[in-house]
Amino acid sequence: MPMLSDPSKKYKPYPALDLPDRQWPSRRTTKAPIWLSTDLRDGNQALANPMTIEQKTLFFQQLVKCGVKEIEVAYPAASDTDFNFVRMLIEKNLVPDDVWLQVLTPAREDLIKRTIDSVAGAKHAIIHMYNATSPLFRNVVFRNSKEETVALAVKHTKIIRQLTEECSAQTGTVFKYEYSPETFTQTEPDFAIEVCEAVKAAWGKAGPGEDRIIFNLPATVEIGPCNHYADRIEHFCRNITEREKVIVSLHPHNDRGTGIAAAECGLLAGGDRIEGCFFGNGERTGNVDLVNLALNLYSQGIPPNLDFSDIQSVIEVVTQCNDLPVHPRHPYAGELVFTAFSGSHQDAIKKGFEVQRKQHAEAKARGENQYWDMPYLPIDPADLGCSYEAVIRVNSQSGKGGIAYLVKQHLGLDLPRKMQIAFYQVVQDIADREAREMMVDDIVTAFRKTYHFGGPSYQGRLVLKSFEISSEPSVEPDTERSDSQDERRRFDGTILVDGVLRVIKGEGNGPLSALLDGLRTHLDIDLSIREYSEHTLGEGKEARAASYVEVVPPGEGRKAGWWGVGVDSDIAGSGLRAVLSAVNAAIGDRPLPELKLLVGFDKRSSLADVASVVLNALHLELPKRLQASFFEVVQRSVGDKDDDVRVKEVSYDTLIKLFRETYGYEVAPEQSRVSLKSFKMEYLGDGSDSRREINGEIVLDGKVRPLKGQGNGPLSAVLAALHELIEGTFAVREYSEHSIGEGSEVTAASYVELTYTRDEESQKKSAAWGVARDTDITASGLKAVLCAVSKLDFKPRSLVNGSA
Ligand SMILES: CC(=O)SCCNC(=O)CCNC(=O)[C@H](O)C(C)(C)COP(=O)(O)OP(=O)(O)OC[C@H]1O[C@@H](n2cnc3c(N)ncnc32)[C@H](O)[C@@H]1OP(=O)(O)O
Ligand SMILES: CC(C)C(=O)C(=O)O
Repeated sequence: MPMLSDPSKKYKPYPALDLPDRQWPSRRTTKAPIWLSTDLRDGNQALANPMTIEQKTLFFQQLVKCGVKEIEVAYPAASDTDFNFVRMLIEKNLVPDDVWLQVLTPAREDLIKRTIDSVAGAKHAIIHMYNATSPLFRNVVFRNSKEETVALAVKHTKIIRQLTEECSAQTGTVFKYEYSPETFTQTEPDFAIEVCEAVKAAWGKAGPGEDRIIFNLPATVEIGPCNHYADRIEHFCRNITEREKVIVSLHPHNDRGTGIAAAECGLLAGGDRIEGCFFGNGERTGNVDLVNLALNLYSQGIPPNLDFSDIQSVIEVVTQCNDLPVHPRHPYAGELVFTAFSGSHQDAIKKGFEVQRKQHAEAKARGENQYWDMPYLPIDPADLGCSYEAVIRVNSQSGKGGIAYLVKQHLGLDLPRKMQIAFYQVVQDIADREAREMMVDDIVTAFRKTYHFGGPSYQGRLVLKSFEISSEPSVEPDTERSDSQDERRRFDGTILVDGVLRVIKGEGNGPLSALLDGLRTHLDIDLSIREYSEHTLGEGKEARAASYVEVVPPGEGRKAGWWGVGVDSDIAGSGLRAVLSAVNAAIGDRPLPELKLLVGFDKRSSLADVASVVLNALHLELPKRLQASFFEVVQRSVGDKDDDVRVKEVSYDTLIKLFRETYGYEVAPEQSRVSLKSFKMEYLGDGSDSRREINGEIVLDGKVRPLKGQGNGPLSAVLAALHELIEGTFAVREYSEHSIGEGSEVTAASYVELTYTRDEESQKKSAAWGVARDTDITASGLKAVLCAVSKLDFKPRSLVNGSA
């Protein structure tokens, strides 16, 4: 049958109450009501499969945990399960002393008796009796007159009074009485009051405070809007006598979807107590949702006296016991209620968090309240034990703000606005292409891939391995600013380029432009910086710097450049990494010039290229002066061999052979004038100074000679020992070392430049470099010294009686 064009022929409007001087609309709620959970009764009776005793027990314990103090646990006359559950709670002592068990009974003597039997021995119990009072029920269900309806309620109230008194005398149970004129909202207002007055009189014991009788006024079926319910409640509260002896309880159902509104307006109208179910389970469209009501109060700064700090575990228990889901859009509890997919919501939330963080810090410093004031989020998800992770989720409706928020949440990176726009485009493309929600992991992975950020799996073609930034005064001092001398920065570093280590050198006004200069010179990558920003990441000792860079080809009015990000404990390091991140994006898969050694007069590979070859072949990171020294050696060797050739390609093998020969690196001991045979290095004194003594043997010009000397450290000790064997003076001009490899494979490489003054009178000095490697760092240093000595034209002291 289709819907009617004139529904007034079938449906009557709700009977409105004429209450022109109603007060409730201008009142405000300032405190929480008494809560009664009827999950285990009204909720349970609405389930296809009512709960088992185990489920009821679990649910009961959860209600107690949340702080509910009055719990309607059963309709004991309905089934053995209900009756036995109540007995079990009492006999197993599962009811905390401050919790009241409530049980429901119709106005039928046999069922009342069983109901009271069920709670005998409980510390506190509320007997709740109901009979429907509306004309429809009087006429159709009970076929009763008004008088008979009143008589039914009065008679059974008296029975309850008598039986509860007997039970109290026997078991000590303290009872309260609750009466419900069922179908209250459809009952004539004055008749509902008449029945309740008669019940109060029949009960005869209503008093103030703890002795109040509870009149529960149900919207058994929600037939009108919330103002209808509120008017009915205000009318009842104003007209019931001895109001101070009455708790007015509200029991809204949700047939029109306005159960929450009815309950809230009913509270304004005078209600003291609310009966409902968690997440709104209950007959038909459900009972009013207590979680929703409580959190509405909470969001107004009113303590609800219910605790949902771990709302997820409450949801789990309730859904498991009811075998019904909580809708994803359910207020406060649904999985999507703290989630924004749309761009403008995300943008506002992101900005809200940023501003609020600052405002809270300021308010905290002033000792003031830190108010929650957040676009689109009425309460803080964290208060319910929900993380912020789900607050922003990304699909094709999302904007840059939301994506930037997730990057901030998960990587701690506060992207500059233009970079947000750039990355948004990346994510949008994926979301559009794949037509699906982008999960946090998708976004984080896309970010890492795009900016080559976050470890070896995401590394780009260019990877910073090591660097040194040095300053030197500018050759052209800034004449405008004569008070300050400009400083130029030099970048000396090692960069892995397509898997090959390259030594890169460059100069600029700052570290980043020096790096870009190096990339231009060595790799033919011509880019400059258009935008740069940085911030700290973390606090205290753990603090690191995050840098963001946009690079563009020079001189081009290109709209969008390439962005990069870098994080490092060192601010220069983070900037350099950011530049390489952007450069990686800019070069894409364009081929880069290979490392080729062209040495000669016209076109020459640089000193850095030569150092790169040594680094790749031998893992030696030559100190800068040694790089220069070896480069000269290489140039000389090309010239020496073939003066006609102006530019010559030198093979890597030739170059490495030349290096080994020049510095005696890893050559057989018999090919050196001096080599180490054995040694022992000992600390002298009490260990508070670094003085050492070396004892050992060397082979000097083919003869084994004792090595014995003392010094402030291992090197000066060995030099002292050498001075006993060789005429003249050795001194260390430069020394450095570094490790090669990792873990148990690690070895030490040492570099020494020695000067030698053979003849003190002429003061003629010569110098030589020695390079060595050993698993022991002291041995590697000593060997480097002996390598350097071997290269010098020294004169051994003559042997006297077989010793020096
Ligand atoms: C709005 C509410 O939620 S009210 C609570 C509703 N909850 C339940 O009904 C769940 C538990 N109920 C039950 O298990 C059963 O209905 C029982 C055990 C209470 C009673 O079962 P039965 O004796 O078989 O009766 P039945 O279920 O058919 O109830 C209808 C009878 O009770 C009467 N009745 C209904 N409500 C009441 C009441 N509040 N007080 C007195 N009698 C009542 C009806 O007039 C009818 O009487 P009739 O048989 O003389 O015509
Ligand atoms: C028993 C009463 C209070 C009831 O559940 C209702 O009217 O909805």
